[in-house]
Amino acid sequence: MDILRLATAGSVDDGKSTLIGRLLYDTKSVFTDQIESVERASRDRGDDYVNLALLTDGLRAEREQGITIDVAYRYFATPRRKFIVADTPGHIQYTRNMVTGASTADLALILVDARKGLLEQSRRHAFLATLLHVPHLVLCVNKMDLVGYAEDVFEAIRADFTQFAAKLDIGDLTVIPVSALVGDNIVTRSERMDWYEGPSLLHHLEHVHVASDRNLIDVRFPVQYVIRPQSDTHRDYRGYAGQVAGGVLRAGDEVMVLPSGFSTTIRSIETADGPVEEAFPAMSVTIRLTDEIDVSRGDMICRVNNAPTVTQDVDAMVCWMDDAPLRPGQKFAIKHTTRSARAMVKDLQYRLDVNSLHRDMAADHLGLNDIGRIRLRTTQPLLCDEYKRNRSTGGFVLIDEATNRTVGAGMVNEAR
Ligand SMILES: Nc1nc2c(ncn2[C@@H]2O[C@H](COP(=O)(O)OP(=O)(O)OP(=O)(O)O)[C@@H](O)[C@H]2O)c(=O)[nH]1
Repeated sequence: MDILRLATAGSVDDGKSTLIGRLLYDTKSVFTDQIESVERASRDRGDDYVNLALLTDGLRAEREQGITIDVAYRYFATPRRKFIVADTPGHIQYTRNMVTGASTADLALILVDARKGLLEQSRRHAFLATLLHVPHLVLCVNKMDLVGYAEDVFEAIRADFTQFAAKLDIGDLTVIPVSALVGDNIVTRSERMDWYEGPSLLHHLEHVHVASDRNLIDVRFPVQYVIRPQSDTHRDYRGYAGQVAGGVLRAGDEVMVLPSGFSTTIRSIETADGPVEEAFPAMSVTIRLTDEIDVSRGDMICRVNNAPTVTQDVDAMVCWMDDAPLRPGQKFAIKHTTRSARAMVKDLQYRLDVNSLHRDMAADHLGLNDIGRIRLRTTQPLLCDEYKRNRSTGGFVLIDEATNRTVGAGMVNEAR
């Protein structure tokens, strides 16, 4: 079945947990015992309604603290689609969690409180979603019940957002007035907002077209494992396992292996369920080649006339995720597709103010949650594409070698 990955974002108390709880509840994706325990917990807290946020804030510690603290994944399904929701918290210091949640999302759902309008956070989230090239963006103007379901309140927020969005490169934007608590325009269209003519949130999520968002043109297959069984019966077997990062691969296709540059043809494509005719993103397959050429982990199979850039110089946007700042001259481990290398920060070109989109060219470091443009020099060539062309082969992470922590998430701007 078709899967939609969505990432939610909003400021604290805009109602993300309630909205997700509502989706789970109304699509009957929760078990009766969970509902009963939420009803009990709501009564214990003195709430006079079923507190749907409790459903979402699954962890007891979170409930007690009252704020969501990490990316949590929720699953629900309707007869049309399966949904995986990355629920990211609204606190300002959690930009890195939003980056983590949204980097693989098909759709970003940004919530604003109708009473408060667009806050700095909403702009930041919209900007991050565009930076991460999330193909679809939905702005939910929540708590419409608290503004009397007024059209002008909604229209003002929509106009404000559309104006900001014009500065960004947003592929597809949908704005929906909702009340997560009451359930207006979440699963069914609300009768209390007859001025609104668009779809309910769930209808939009079920129908938004995502199949063509993946890059089906540039064949990219980063080799993750070389399979060579040692037993006598399989002595000649050699397969290359990995996940398709772009394009469509078929048996018989002429391909090239990078960085060696040797070309050959695909003999067969195998999966855990047997051989297949073709493989496309994000299938995990084993590819067998006609000729015995030397292929190792970290190599890339592509088409002869359509190769990624092989480079040790990378120009990228990076979202900094560590308390210790990034400064030019520092060295990190870099992970890019199935390749690992070391990288030195050659320079910091600018720090980006995510609210004004102003570029600070004088910046000498990036602090926690800052976003900036950097140049890296790697010890091994990377086989990369521009992030906007391919999120898999254009994305990387930087790791502090001393602590083994992921300190930055990068997106290749230009690979030369
Ligand atoms: N009246 C009204 N209240 C709402 C609505 N949606 C959420 N709320 C209330 O707003 C408060 C915050 O909602 P949450 O869902 O916990 O907010 P959140 O954005 O998930 O907050 P964090 O997870 O802590 O970041 C709760 O008291 C909700 O009951 C709505 O549509 N109408």
